[in-house]
Amino acid sequence: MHEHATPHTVPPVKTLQGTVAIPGDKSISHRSIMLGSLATGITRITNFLRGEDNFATMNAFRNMGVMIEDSGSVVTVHGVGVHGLQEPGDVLDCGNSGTTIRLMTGLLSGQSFFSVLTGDQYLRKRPMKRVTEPLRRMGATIAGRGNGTLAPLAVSGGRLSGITFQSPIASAQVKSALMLAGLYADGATTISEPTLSRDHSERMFRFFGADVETADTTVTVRAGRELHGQEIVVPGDISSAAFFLVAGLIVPGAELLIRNVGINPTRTGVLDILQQMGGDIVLQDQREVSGEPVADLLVRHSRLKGIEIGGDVVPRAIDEFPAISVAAALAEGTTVIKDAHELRVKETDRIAAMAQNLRAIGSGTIEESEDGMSITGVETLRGGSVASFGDHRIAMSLAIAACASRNGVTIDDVSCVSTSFPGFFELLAGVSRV
Ligand SMILES: O=C(O)C1=C[C@@H](OP(=O)(O)O)[C@@H](O)[C@H](O)C1
Ligand SMILES: C=C(OP(=O)(O)O)C(=O)O
Repeated sequence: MHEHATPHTVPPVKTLQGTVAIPGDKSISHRSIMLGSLATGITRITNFLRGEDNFATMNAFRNMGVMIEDSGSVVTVHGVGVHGLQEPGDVLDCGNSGTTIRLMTGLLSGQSFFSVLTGDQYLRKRPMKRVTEPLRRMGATIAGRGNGTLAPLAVSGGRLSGITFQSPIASAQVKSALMLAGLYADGATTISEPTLSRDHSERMFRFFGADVETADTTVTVRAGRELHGQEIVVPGDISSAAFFLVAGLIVPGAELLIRNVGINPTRTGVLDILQQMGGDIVLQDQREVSGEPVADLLVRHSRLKGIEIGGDVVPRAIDEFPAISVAAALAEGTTVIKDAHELRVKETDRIAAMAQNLRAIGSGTIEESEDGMSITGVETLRGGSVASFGDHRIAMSLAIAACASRNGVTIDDVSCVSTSFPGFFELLAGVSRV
């Protein structure tokens, strides 16, 4: 997707002060386009994340005949109903977005037409069997490289039957793909996961009027109900807030108020982890918006200590580990991360990428394991040159490490940042005191 690398140097800062408004949640923005398209009537979305991943989802639905207007501040989806999508005339390009391709594979499995999904060089390396295998069990016909384990994927939709699926991994993308297929299946589609992954699909299915039942880590969807267009206000993305949380903790004298952050309990692992490390983070003005809890987060520079991280908190913080590893690199003692094998199959191998980059900027000892890493903290990071590996979360994590470094950090390519956080560098510069 990004043919030209954009290198960028982030200088050290004296401190960080001020207020940051976080852009909309990526997961919720994807789902609002999807369910808005499948509803009857109009869905109006405010604070939609204007990231490339979400535009990939928007374009896919436009290519299936859905009229979607974008005024810049409000996205208006003219829903076509559960059975109203049309065959796309071309390949659907999901760009860098795992959420788009996996959820769409589920949705397209239930359509009575042919479609092909692909993405950029990173997405075409990510595992797809986790969705294609259970969808085939529901009756879907899916072809693809490596017998349907890698994109491009070709889906010949058709009649589906509900299944009971025990997912071996806690993955909201797997769960949501099957939930969307369940809207077209005969009988009930039930998905259980080892621990609860983000539940935005469950909440939004319910919000639009779908037949969905939840109990612990199990969700059941049944077809047959009409979905109704809604007004959606997307909360700020806690995964984006995480960079400012860690920056606020590691930069001496820092104090940041991060406004309008979604604090859905299936997403707040990063708060639990950083607070356990000794981080001073206070939740203010807790409220509910479009069925999702929201708060403002006040973060102040703190002395951090190393901790052990594993188990149920891992899926609740899965995208925040690159940022958490920066906090660990500046904490007293050793932080051990385990049960996080999923980090190896994101936009890049996030364990290997952070280990290499933290070493390159002068961290303490780092040891990789199959499902995590251990990081021994240092007083200050030196800085230096690092590689983003085309992964937005790696690029932004190193940008905040730079703020607390002696010499600054040069990142080889930051074009990937616009997949999830357009305006990140401007927001960071806005609160930086140099
Ligand atoms: O469903 C979603 O919106 C997402 C689920 C997670 O992926 P997995 O389901 O692969 O854990 C997460 O990493 C991704 O950024 C967004
Ligand atoms: C893993 C991520 O997203 P996706 O799987 O949608 O590409 C992410 O945003 O960190």
